[in-house]
Amino acid sequence: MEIWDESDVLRREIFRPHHDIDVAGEVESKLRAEIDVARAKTERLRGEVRRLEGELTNKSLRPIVPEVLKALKPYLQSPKRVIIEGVESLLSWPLLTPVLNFLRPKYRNPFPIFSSIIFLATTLYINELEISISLRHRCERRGEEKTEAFESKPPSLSDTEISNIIALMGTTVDPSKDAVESFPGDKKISVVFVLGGPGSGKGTQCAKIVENFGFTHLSAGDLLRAEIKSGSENGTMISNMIKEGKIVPSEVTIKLLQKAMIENGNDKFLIDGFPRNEENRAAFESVTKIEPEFILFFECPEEEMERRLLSRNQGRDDDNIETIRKRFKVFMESSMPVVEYYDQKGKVHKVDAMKPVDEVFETVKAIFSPFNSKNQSEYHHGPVLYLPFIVLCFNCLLLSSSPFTCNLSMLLNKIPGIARYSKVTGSTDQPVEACIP
Ligand SMILES: Nc1ncnc2c1ncn2[C@@H]1O[C@H](COP(=O)(O)OP(=O)(O)O)[C@@H](O)[C@H]1O
Ligand SMILES: O=c1ccn([C@@H]2O[C@H](COP(=O)(O)OP(=O)(O)O)[C@@H](O)[C@H]2O)c(=O)[nH]1
Repeated sequence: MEIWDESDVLRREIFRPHHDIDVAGEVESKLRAEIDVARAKTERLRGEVRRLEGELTNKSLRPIVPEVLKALKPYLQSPKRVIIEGVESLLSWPLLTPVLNFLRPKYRNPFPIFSSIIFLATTLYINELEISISLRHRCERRGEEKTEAFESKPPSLSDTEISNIIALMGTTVDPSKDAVESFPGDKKISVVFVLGGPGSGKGTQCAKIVENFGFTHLSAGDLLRAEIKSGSENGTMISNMIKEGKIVPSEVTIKLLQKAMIENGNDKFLIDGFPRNEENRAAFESVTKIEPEFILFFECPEEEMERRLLSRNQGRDDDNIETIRKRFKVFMESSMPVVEYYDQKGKVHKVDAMKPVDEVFETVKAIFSPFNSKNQSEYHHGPVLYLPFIVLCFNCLLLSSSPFTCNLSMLLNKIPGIARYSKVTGSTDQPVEACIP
C-alpha cells in the first residue's frame, strides 16, 4: 500500500534520469484508457498468476516458463503496477536475496523462480514502453500527429494476442463461478451463423427469417449491449471495446450466447454477428460442441454499409464515422478469415445485400427452404400438441358406451369420493352396484 501511494515518485525516479521523459499528462491518460480496457482481463490473469506462482515451485513446470512470461505481459499492462511490481520483484530477486538476508535476517523469498520471471517480464515491458514513448517524442519533434505516433507502438497487446494468451492459459474462467449449464444431451440444436460487414443488413434479414422459419434470433452485439446495461462487472470493458470497434473476448460472448440459447429452449438459432474472428469460432465450437448448419453471408460494399450505418439512428455509440472505419478494418482483417474457413468447407451461402430488403429476403428464403416454413413445422407438431385433447374426446366417447362405462364406473368406485359422487348423481345409466361382477 505504501509502495502504491508512492508510485508517482517511483515512476519519476525510473523514467526521468534515464530518458528525460515525463510520462504524466497525455501519455499517461492514454495508458489509463488502455488499462481500463485490460482491467477485466487482468483480474482473471492475476488469479492465474497466483495459481502459477504455486505451481512454479514444482520443477516439472519449468519448461513452460517462456509461455508464462508471455502470459504475464497483459498482467503488466498497468504502468503503475509495472513499476511497483518491478521494484518489489527487484527487491525479492534471488540474486539480491543474500544481500537482503544480510540486511534483514528475517527476509525469506519463498518463490525465487517466480520473482525472477516477474522481474524479467517487468524489464521487457519497461523496454517496450520506453521504445513507444521515445518513438512518440521523435515523431512529435517531426511535427507529426501525437496520437498517431503513440498508436504506432501501443504499449499493450492486440486482441488476438490477448485471446491467444487466454487460450494458452486455459483456465481463465473459474468453473465454479458463472458456470453455464450445458445443452440437454438429447436435443439436436441447429445453428446458422449470420455474417457480413457492419450495416450489411444482418439484423434486418434475421427478423424476417424468424417470422417465416421459426428460428430464434440471437445478436451477439445486442447481447453484449444488454450486458453493459445490466451493470455487469464486464460492462466497462465491453463498452470500451465496442466504442473502439474491437472484438470482445470470446469467453464473454460465448457465455452470453450459450446462456441465451439454454434459456430460450428453441432448437433452431440464428447467431448474428458472431463468430467475428478465428478464435471466436474455435472457442464456440469447442465449448458448445455445435457446428453450424451453414453460414449466411451478406456481401455489401463498404460505401453502402457506411451510408446505412450513418442513417441507422438507433443511438448506438459505435455508429459514428471514426468507429465505423475501425469496424470495417476489423471485419476485413479478423472476420473475413472466418467466412473463408467455412467457405472451404462448402458451408457458406453468399447473398447480395445491395438489393432492396425484400429482394434480399427472396434469396434468403430459398436458402432456408430446407428448414420448412414456420407453419409447416407447427403442422408437424400438431398431433403431439393436441394429444391431450384427443385423449379427452376419446374418453367422452367411451363414457357414452355402456360396457366401457361399466368398467369405468368400477374403477371410479374404488376411489371413495368419486364413488359417492357417482352414486348420488347417478351419472351412469345403470346403478353402479349392478356392474360389479
Ligand atoms: N437491403 C437493404 N437496403 C437498404 N437499407 C437496408 C437494407 N437492409 C438493411 N438496411 C438498413 O440498414 C441499416 C443497417 O441494417 P442492420 O440490419 O441493422 O445491419 P447489421 O445488423 O448488419 O449491422 C438499418 O437502418 C436497416 O434498416
Ligand atoms: O461477437 C461479437 C459481436 C459484437 N461484438 C462487438 O459489438 C460491436 C457491434 O456489433 P453488432 O453485431 O451489434 O453490429 P454490426 O457491427 O454488425 O453493425 C462490434 O463492433 C464489436 O465491438 C463483439 O465484440 N463480438
